[in-house]
Amino acid sequence: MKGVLLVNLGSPASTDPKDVKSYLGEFLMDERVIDLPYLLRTILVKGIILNTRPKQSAKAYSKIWWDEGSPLIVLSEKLQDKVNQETSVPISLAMRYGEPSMKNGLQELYDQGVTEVLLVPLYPQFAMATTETIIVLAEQLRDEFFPKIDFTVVPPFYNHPDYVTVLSRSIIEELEKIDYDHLLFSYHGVPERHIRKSDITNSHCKIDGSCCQTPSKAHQFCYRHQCYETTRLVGEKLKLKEGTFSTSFQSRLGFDPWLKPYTDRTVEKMAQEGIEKIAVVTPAFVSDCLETLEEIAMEADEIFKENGGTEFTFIPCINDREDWVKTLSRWIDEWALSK
Ligand SMILES: C=CC1=C(C)c2cc3[nH]c(cc4nc(cc5[nH]c(cc1n2)c(C)c5CCC(=O)O)C(CCC(=O)O)=C4C)c(C)c3C=C
Ligand SMILES: [Fe+2]
Repeated sequence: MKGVLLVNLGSPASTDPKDVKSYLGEFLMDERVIDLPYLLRTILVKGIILNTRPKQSAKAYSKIWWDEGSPLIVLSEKLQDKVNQETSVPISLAMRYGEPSMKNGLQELYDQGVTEVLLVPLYPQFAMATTETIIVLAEQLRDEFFPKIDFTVVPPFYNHPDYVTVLSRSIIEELEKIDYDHLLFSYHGVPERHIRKSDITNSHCKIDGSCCQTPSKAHQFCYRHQCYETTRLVGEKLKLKEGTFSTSFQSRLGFDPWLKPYTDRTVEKMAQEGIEKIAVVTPAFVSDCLETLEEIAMEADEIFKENGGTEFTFIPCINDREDWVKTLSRWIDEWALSK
């Protein structure tokens, strides 16, 4: 029997700094997120980051937390419920870190007789800190606990016409309500090193911009290329004028170089250069979360206005939009009917 495991990133159990600390501990000790040798990673995460960051992050989470819980989890549950109503295949939801865990999600499916699982990482673009770590954990869990389960993985859908259509619609619906000068596509950042590590050719990636435009099999695993492609395809679909939209990367952590341009500096510069009205969309995220509701809708808005900008519009993620639910359900049904 076939079943589906939707997997998102995860959130702390509550905004209590203790829960935030335990969530960040699991998340940041993942070798595909902070990719340092174990000893160094332990010193950095447990010796430094976990002593200061949980308090600061807990404050940020408190600003966006809903009565029902973490926006990311609540929105993922809504998506799961709606997809469940559209398809007859059993659908479980799991988080890569925290609860509901991937092990429980697989157990839930297995208890219903499922042995063929469609694994759906809820990330449009591939990154070793997101898609890859989900696949690796799924395989570890299979080897250890569910030897009868076979996986099919939904590939990154950054350029899938159905996804581009849904994302474009979600953007145009907001743009039609406002007057704006510039549309910024802000993606979660990753350290540049991650991009080089994922280069399967070991020679293509230059992080200088030009490589992402030159066709290469490296692009199958290149987060930067895939982000720029999503922007380009939406720009094409919405017939956006050259110069009225651009791409940036947010949420950097630590001192090593992350993908540039950085969103906070971009927003600041745009305001200083006289751009008065901007709209920001965050296509690395399927569900709204701390990084969209706090870092963009609150912090970036503040930076923009402090530097002379007048209107800042945050465009919500595709969340549980009906056309996204229908698209995901169709992908699932097509897989369920195959073979
Ligand atoms: C080295 C650190 C990090 C990498 C690499 C990274 C990549 C990455 N993350 C997401 C999606 C999300 N990240 C979120 C929160 C978050 N991310 C990091 C660090 C890295 N992310 C931290 C420390 C945090 C916690 C919050 C904080 O303290 O600032 C979230 C939000 C979760 C929520 O509960 O709302 C998401 C979603 C992607 C897509 C990505 C690589 C492409
Ligand atoms: Fe992150």
